Amino acid sequence: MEYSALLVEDSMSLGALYTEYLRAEGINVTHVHYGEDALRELVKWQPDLLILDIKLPDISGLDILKQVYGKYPNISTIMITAHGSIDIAIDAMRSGAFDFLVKPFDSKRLSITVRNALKQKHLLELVTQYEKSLPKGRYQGFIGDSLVMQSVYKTIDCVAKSKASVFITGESGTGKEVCAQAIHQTGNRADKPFIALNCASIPKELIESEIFGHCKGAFTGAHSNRDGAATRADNGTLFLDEICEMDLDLQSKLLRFIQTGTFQRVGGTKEEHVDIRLISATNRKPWEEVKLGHFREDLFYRLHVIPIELPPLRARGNDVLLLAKKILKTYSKEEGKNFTEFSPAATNTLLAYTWPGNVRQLQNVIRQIVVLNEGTTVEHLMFPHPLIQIQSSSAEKQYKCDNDSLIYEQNDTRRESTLLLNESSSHSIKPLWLVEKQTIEGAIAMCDGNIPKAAALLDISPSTIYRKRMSWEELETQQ
Ligand SMILES: Nc1ncnc2c1ncn2[C@@H]1O[C@H](COP(=O)(O)OP(=O)(O)OP(=O)(O)O)[C@@H](O)[C@H]1O
Repeated sequence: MEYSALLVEDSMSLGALYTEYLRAEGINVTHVHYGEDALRELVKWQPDLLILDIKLPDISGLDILKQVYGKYPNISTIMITAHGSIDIAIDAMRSGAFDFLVKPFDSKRLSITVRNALKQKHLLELVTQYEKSLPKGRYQGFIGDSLVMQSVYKTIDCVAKSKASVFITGESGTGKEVCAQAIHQTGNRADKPFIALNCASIPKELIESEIFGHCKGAFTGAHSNRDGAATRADNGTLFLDEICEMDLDLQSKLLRFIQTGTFQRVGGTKEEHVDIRLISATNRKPWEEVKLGHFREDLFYRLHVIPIELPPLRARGNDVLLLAKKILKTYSKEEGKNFTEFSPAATNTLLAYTWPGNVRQLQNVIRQIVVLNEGTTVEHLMFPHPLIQIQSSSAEKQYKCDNDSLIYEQNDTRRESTLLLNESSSHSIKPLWLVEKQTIEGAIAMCDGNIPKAAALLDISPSTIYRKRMSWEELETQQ
């Protein structure tokens, strides 16, 4: 590939000499004597290299550099300086120059600098190309364009068409089910069923029948034959969430099923065969569970063929803002509210908080804000308890927090809302899990106890409701 250079050097003889050096490197050179000429050329075309004398008769090389760096970031600039102006050359590097050459220099010195500049340019182009080849802010139900999530999308693309078992790990609420669905949707089983089963939410004595089905009379209450998830997922995908919660007995049956593709229904004798793609997930550390003897090692290796680790929300940089905006828009519409944006202080809060409950917690927090407040802009003071303690820089410490209330210090414009919060804090600010529980139980009651229907309206899976009910019981016994 032939590279091009624009050489800006007012001395006729030096210009001719450098041109010769550069041509010997196979570079196509255009030589101009004035800064104005250089700027005119740059409007017409952009070279790979700009070789720029700092001292020019009309404009300073530094000023040209500043304009070029802002407008044409792909141009690599090398400054030429006289011996006494090395400090200026160092300034130039701070302003974006790649390197500088001190006059007088020979062809070897120029050659090393030029080759290094071209090598770096080539690498930057490769990185840009790679970044462009990655899917962007939205991908199969995921929102987020952080590099860590791009690499998750890339892995999903690679594994989707294969039948290899995928094992998804990640903290609660990081989107493991979204990931399993994305694999299913991207693969060639997309038009076949996707069946998800949460191993933690189903009582131990029922889970075998939930996976493999049962025959009439197999146990009390088995009034008729029933297909299990394995049969319903035939030709499609079976997603076993919270797999580490499965008891050891059933783990051996699952292992046999994975090895042979065959199973027997509970109470049955006939071998049945299905063709499924298996995806499992856990928010535990699976290898720790193996070491503790809670999870069979042979099953671990069968399931853990392709691991995908979902990063926690706090490790996804600005993804939290993309997600928050989308969620705010959706919930505002659902609740008939007018919220459209987050204030700068609220934005800082979103970025500063650690989100232990990840995307699900973000959804709950925004739901709470939208339901309890009015307006178009979400302010820092609208956040619930743990978040409001974050002293965001934009909020400029206008308030201080103790455990029970917010005490207002200055700022009249915030006084009203702060006082409102102050007044109501002991009455209406409740732990997030309790607010969530009331919302979910309320929805179930409105749906006459129909959990799948309530789950659909709440936009969560029924298994999430079962799992949450168990965790509430634990929390209530701790109270
Ligand atoms: N990157 C994302 N973009 C958009 N929505 C997301 C993303 N990640 C998660 N969600 C949403 O967050 C909620 C929780 O996601 P999901 O149930 O997949 O998490 P999980 O890791 O399986 O949680 P758990 O371990 O508690 O079962 C869902 O409503 C899901 O749609």
